[in-house]
Amino acid sequence: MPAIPSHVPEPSRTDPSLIRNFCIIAHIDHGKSTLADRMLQLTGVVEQRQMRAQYLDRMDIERERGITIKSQAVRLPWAPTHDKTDTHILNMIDTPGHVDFTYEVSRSLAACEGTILLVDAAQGIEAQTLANLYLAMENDLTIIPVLNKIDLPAAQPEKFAEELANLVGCAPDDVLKVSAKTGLGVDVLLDKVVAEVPPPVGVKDAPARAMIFDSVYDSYRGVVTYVRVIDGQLNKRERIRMMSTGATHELLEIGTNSPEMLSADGLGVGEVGYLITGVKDVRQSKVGDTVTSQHKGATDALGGYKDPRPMVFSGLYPLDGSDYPELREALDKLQLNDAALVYEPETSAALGFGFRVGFLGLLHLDVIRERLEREFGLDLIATAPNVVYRVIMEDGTEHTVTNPSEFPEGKINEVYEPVVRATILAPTEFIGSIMELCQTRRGTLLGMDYLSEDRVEIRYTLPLAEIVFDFFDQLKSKTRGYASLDYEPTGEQTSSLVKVDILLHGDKVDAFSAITHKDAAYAYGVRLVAKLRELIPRQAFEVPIQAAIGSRVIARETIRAIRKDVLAKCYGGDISRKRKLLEKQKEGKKRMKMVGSVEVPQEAFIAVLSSDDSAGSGKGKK
Ligand SMILES: Nc1nc2c(ncn2[C@@H]2O[C@H](COP(=O)(O)OP(=O)(O)OP(=O)(O)O)[C@@H](O)[C@H]2O)c(=O)[nH]1
Repeated sequence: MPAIPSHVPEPSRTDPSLIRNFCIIAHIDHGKSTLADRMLQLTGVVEQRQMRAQYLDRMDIERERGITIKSQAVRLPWAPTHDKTDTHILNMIDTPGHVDFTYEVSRSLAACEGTILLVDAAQGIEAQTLANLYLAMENDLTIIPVLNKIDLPAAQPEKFAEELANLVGCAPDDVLKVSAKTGLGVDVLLDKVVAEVPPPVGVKDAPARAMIFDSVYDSYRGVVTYVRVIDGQLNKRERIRMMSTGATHELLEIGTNSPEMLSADGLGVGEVGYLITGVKDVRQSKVGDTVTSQHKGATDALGGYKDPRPMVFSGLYPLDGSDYPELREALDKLQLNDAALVYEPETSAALGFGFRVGFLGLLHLDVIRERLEREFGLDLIATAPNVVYRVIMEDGTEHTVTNPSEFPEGKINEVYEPVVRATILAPTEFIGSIMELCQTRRGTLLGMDYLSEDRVEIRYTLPLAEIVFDFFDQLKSKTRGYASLDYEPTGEQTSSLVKVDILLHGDKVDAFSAITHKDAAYAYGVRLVAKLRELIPRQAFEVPIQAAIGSRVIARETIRAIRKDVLAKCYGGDISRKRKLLEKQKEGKKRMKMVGSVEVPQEAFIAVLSSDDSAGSGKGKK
């Protein structure tokens, strides 16, 4: 059981002046989870003995309950070391670390008054350090700069303290130096949180308003919603209303996490905790929404609520067509816990029945695909990810294209594609190769800043479609792994885009259609056609493989005819061996798909659609 000291004030009765709501932001692997663990330990909410086994324990519970309890929000009692009587309540709110989930990060930040900006003392500032810092600044948070891992021999605390100080605008001496691993300096850091993060301000007697900053599905309890109360109070058993949809629910349970759930009578101004209403679908309890009381509720919702918008689409098809109902069921299940996942049925002449699925970004795509394969045992073909295009025809009609094969034919006036603002951090020696890469990906240089003598920040506008494919891998290989990348969507631009179709024996293969820039169309066509020629076995007749824009063929290869005689090698008359070979051939045929009159092995689809040509790298933005 959590060791909650008896003098810790009861939830909902905590004086807001004793509350501090904060989060930790960091680049991946800079030590956020380790620091959080140390804080749990130091504040006594997790005992020393449990701590050692905690990582595994957590995994078990997570698996059992299908819920990530990796501390969406943890309530930590802390009496500053100089004043043991005044126990404060620190609410540590976890932020999803990835740009795909920027909107959710920004909601978590909006639930805090301050943030710890954690930087690895051996690595220095990275792209996500910056991205998260900017989000924190937009939310007007008090920023506490901290260098972690000072126990490492490779740490350069002086150098990076200066870099960090320049970035946030403080003196290098104000940068705290800690080791999350050994615990060194973590108590000083908690004191600093109490001293520097402002207490929450809200109107106690106003109608209740609480902001949802996270919402997870628990197979036992239904949706668990994490909120921060801004004004008023939410009480157990009252009816509450979700302000974006107007839906009302009974508040079955309300409480705090320390880190286990601890039910309470209610939550008051500035408090952070969880709600359970028995709903089964996270879309009924959306991140960013405002919760109020049904009776005498608030009329104005808190800061803008936004529906998540999918940025990247991919077709998901079961390898074995009979798995289609299972795929639908699996997607339904995943959607219970993922308000951003959208999908609709789709049919492909080449791949059969499947779904067109929309994702927030590449990482999201990778996570979902992996979960479908691992947790639901499905074998899938995923078509190359593509972005959403807006096509305006000469007659003024507009099409939204989420699947290249639906790109309209006819007279097109303009095509719009989404663009992102990318930030790349790297040692200065790589400036040349980074710029070269960005130029070939149709990038426009926005600016460049030196963070220190040997590190530079380069900003580009890039079409999203250009980073969906292997951009991050290229960047890493051109910078020997030293560059980090972050990006955010910034709108759209018109571009000269065309659809390239692939034809097998004169028949279009919809799964291979792609939208590319006019100048890249030829290269795409040549590459795909050559690859298919390697992958498709010879058939009984000659098979031309063509790449075409409209009716204009831009590349062609031919697979010569052959009659495959599997018995050719069996000179003797061993009939049973012959039979075996014929059966084997029949087996092989089952794994072929007929595309028009051509037999294409499954492997060809997989090889062309996944492997090196498609993104496949959720690592995308580390
Ligand atoms: N030597 C040393 N290693 C540390 C310290 N803090 C964290 N680490 C190690 O750094 C690695 C990354 O730490 P995490 O806490 O998982 O980092 P994170 O930022 O939470 O990473 P993600 O959850 O993957 O974003 C782990 O191997 C930690 O053991 C530290 O103070 N000193």
